[in-house]
Amino acid sequence: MMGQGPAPFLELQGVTKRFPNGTLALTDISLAVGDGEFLAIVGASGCGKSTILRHVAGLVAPTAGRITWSQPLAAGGVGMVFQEPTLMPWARIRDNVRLPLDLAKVPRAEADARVTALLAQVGLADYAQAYPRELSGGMKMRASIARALVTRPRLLLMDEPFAALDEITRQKLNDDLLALWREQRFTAMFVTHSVYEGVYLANRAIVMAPRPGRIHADIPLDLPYPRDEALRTDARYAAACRTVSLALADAMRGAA
Ligand SMILES: Nc1ncnc2c1ncn2[C@@H]1O[C@H](COP(=O)(O)OP(=O)(O)OP(=O)(O)O)[C@@H](O)[C@H]1O
Repeated sequence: MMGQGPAPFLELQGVTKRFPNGTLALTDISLAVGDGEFLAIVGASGCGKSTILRHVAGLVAPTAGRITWSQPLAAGGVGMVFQEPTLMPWARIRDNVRLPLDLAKVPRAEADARVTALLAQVGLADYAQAYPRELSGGMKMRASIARALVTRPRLLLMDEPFAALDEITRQKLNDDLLALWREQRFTAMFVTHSVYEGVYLANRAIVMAPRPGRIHADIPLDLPYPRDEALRTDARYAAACRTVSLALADAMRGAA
């Protein structure tokens, strides 16, 4: 898959996960992720998308198989964003975003400078002093993305981050996320139920099949970047969405 090029940034080799209750969540997942790729992981509920991310984050260990990295990651090398923004309600936005730097004992002045710059990038410069309850859902998600990126991770793991947002806010966040990715060049693994969102963002779609969770298709998405609203009405975008949708339907048929 990766040819004779450089070693993949991250590789899952035959990863299988059986939880203690007997559930076989993943079976024989082999996936090489290149440095700077933007992967969309799509699949029906329960096919193991979150479990893949949790393995990559080191939150769970595989029952069999292994995960290898081209080089060891520094502290803060992996950022995570979930569907719930999980901000600390009692802390101001700037303190929420600075938390990973405080944990990494980054000097305060440097940490504050990084937080200020990142809040500006995600459009929250005017809300640094606000509390999470004063922010809309989309703004809370922006804060959550800023917190995940403040350590300058090489890898950003996102699990249905925009699912709870309205369509317009979601599209705006898609665009802003792409801008951050193009600027910071992190590798991204983005779990979504939406084929349209996955194709809009990613340069590669992993389609999963359920029971047990496995990779059904690995589809390159060759649409050019930068991507913007014009892409949504582009025939190539429609064609790519159709390819991924058909693979998804096929994955479900196999499972039925
Ligand atoms: N800690 C756990 N213990 C037991 N079973 C688990 C655990 N975590 C996940 N599972 C099971 O593993 C399977 C895969 O779950 P996972 O959450 O990875 O799927 P998913 O594709 O992310 O689903 P969704 O789209 O609904 O979030 C499911 O059957 C789930 O019930």
